[in-house]
Amino acid sequence: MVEGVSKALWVIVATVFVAAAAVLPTARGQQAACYFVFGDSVFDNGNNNVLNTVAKVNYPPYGIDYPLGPTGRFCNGRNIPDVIAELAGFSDTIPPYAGASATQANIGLNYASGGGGIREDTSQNLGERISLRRQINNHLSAITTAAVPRSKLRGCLYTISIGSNDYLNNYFLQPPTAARLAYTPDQFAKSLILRYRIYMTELHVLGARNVALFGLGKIGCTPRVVASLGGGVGCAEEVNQAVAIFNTNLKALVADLNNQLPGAKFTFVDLFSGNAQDFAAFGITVGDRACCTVNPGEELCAANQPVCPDRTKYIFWDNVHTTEIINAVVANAAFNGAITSPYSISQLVN
Ligand SMILES: CCCC(=O)Oc1ccc([N+](=O)[O-])cc1
Repeated sequence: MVEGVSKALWVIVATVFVAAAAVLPTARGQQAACYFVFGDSVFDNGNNNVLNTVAKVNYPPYGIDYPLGPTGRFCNGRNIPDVIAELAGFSDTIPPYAGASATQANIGLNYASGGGGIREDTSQNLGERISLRRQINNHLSAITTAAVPRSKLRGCLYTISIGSNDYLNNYFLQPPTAARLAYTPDQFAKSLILRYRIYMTELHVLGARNVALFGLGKIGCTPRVVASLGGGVGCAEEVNQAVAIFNTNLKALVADLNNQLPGAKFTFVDLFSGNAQDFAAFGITVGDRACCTVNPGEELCAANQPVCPDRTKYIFWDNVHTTEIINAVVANAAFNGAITSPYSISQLVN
């Protein structure tokens, strides 16, 4: 699954957690002082419900396997931060910033927004969204209002998954965007990382020390991109190659931040190196189509339409987002270190 990590290790990690299909509660209690989540739809758990956007999913069949039903998670069940919160011993999921009480900043908040990007102009085509810039502003506002001490914030966990939309809903959009016309893939990746560096430095000033930056997956293999740019079969290699450049630069940024920012423990989470075959051994065999019904040319599930009976066999829930079973495997592998470098998330919370 991962460069430098034996496939056997990945297989063991994944087997344990796929077999369990759920995360066992930790006996150790809450392992970090608080937990803050930033990102796009992969991490969003309801912030977009109150926005004027097509990127909102607070309707069935989203949440079909989640105890509270459709909450705004872009998934059938739990997303990656839900599973990480469980693994880190939090008794509850981290609530969305939208609608949360001020005191919740003492425990943790989720600022992620479907369609959100590193660039401000990303996902204009979708409507309202909260960029990474605005998510950090919201964090400043939340911790200031709740008067959370910097000393406490230094003991918290931060996870960030952002950048997919800068490719999906910007660089590879048709007709070509200003960014596409201005930059080669290499220049575009570097321009994104330049902004990412500024935002991470700001987050460090706000107390963040233990930060996991999720790299981008092979978005050229998502059903949406295969249909639009990949000729309907296989993967869109042009997209995967562009994303790979972003990941290489993000990994280098993590190393730089660890060298330059006092007390910083940043880690890179590799979502790219694996492939669909790695999951087949666990019965997750369907990787070329969505589990839910998606109308032609769209990416999200059609409301109240049929879904596949066995969600545990599918990689993709809709045409862009993964199923709960994949989220659980990824979260466990990130927590245990099978897909992270240089720290596992468990090392960030201890
Ligand atoms: C990995 C994708 C991150 C994300 O925010 O993806 C989205 C892509 C498209 C839509 N939409 O069309 O509504 C929403 C989210």
